[in-house]
Amino acid sequence: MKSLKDILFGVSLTAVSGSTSVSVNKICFDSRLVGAEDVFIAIRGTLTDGHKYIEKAISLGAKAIVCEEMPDTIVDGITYVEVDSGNKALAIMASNYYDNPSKNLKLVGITGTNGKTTVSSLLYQLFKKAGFKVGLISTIKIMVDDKTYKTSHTTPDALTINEHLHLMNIAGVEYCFMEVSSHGIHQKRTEGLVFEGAIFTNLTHDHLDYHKTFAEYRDTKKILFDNLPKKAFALTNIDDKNGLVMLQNTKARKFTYALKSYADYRAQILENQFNGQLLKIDGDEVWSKLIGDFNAYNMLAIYGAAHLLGLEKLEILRLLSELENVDGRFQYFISKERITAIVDYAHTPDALKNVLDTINTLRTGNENVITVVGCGGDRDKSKRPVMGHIASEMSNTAIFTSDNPRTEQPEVILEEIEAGVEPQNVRKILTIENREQAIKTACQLAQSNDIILIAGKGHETYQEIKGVRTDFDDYEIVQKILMNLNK
Ligand SMILES: CC(=O)N[C@H]1[C@@H](OP(=O)(O)OP(=O)(O)OC[C@H]2O[C@@H](n3ccc(=O)[nH]c3=O)[C@H](O)[C@@H]2O)O[C@H](CO)[C@@H](O)[C@@H]1O[C@H](C)C(=O)N[C@@H](C)C(=O)N[C@H](CCC(=O)O)C(=O)O
Ligand SMILES: Nc1ncnc2c1ncn2[C@@H]1O[C@H](COP(=O)(O)OP(=O)(O)OP(=O)(O)O)[C@@H](O)[C@H]1O
Repeated sequence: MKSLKDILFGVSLTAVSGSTSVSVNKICFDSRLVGAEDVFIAIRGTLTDGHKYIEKAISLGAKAIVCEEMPDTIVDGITYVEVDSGNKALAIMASNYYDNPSKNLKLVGITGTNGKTTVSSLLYQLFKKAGFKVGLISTIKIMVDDKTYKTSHTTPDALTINEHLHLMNIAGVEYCFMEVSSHGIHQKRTEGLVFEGAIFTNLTHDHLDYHKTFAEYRDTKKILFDNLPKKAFALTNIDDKNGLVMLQNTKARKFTYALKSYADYRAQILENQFNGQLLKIDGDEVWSKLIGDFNAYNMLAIYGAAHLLGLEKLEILRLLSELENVDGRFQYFISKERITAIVDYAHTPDALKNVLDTINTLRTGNENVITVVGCGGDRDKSKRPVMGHIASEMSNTAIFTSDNPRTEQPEVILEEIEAGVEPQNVRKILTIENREQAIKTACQLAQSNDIILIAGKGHETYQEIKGVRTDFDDYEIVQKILMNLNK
């Protein structure tokens, strides 16, 4: 049990009814999970309003309620606390409840449209290899040093974040690398966390269903930098036109990285091959197993961050060359017929273009590129025709298929993707709704030396259709089909 007064420390209260000098069991923001003596926080969400469930929470045993508006009926013996923002209160209370765990380790936030998982996962790998106890909060998984936890978000809710940071404290973790999504910032999931540094990778088209305008999306990302403390570092990619915008109002120490512009950390790509690339970072050559210009940026961000966190430059370079690719990011398989299948999580126009650019620069002859791609349902619709355009323009054949249609009609999503195809590319496209069938067709069409790109789902091991998730793993499926192919 914890004192409600202590948990509320730092939360700005606009009204109180009842006593805050009570003890509560745990914090809950979903009435369905409330237990005896909990404090329930009512959050105004995108689908419903937590204020509707206050009575339900009390009937299940809640002893205290935190809300943005006092309910009409006040129940005797229950403490009600009114706050400006339920989301902000949740984050500060979660941090207090777990004894402010972000203060006991070095927390680095990574934000940007693409590259968050790659940069955070590789920083985790690098610091592990350097001998530290490390934590990771990413789209793929949460790691408390060597222990893996499942996750359903890029940036989880504030309770989940602080609970895992607390576990990291117990395990003696010194550094934690955490993806910070724009949804996470907007919903204040990271409010109250003490960051040692923040990294900005890039900003392109995504999530315009949620943020409405690109400026709003950019300004949301910028909040991570605006809120950094003075002693923290802010490291941004200034080849991206928003790299300097992120630094505009921060109090933190400012650092930049770039391949093209003048910056604190600079790199050059000397050689690019299928199995790796040779980079020159700060004057020294280093071999990276991860290929493509975008990974040169990722390696440079990792180099800069590791240096700012105190590692020696030469040690960082040695460790960079040992880093392994992240699951579902340019993960490839070469069949006995020498057909190459690449599974990549590219699910934004920019990421798709980058991966196809990389594949095209690696082509040595007249091998064909066959792209299998779709777009998720219930998410930013405006990127669908753009991705249709890129896939059909940059591949010899583009097969449009389902990604995770979620609750949308798959055929409607496919029509929206097709709408971006220019008349001269129409003959290059096929539409096959069933993803396994689409992958199979790509394998049947491919000849020796051809390259198949399966984009959009990367590491995911399920497909969500009409709200139901079934097992589905792009890499496993393409590998099986190619191994059983009789050409
Ligand atoms: C749009 C969005 O981000 N929604 C998130 C939000 O839920 P919401 O606002 O829809 O909540 P709601 O369903 O309206 O409910 C409002 C409140 O009432 C409560 N409630 C509801 C029903 C009930 O019976 N009782 C009850 O108390 C809910 O627990 C909630 O506190 O808050 C929830 C709790 O933190 C999140 O799980 C949920 O993420 C949904 C599932 C989601 O899909 N989010 C995605 C878009 C997301 O966050 N993605 C980003 C970025 C990924 C990327 O970069 O690609 C991420 O960080 O993962
Ligand atoms: N620095 C980068 N710039 C542009 N594209 C990148 C970069 N790094 C990775 N990508 C591409 O974007 C895809 C997604 O990469 P990654 O998972 O690291 O991004 P993310 O920001 O974590 O995305 P999400 O938040 O949706 O999980 C990769 O599979 C690759 O195609």
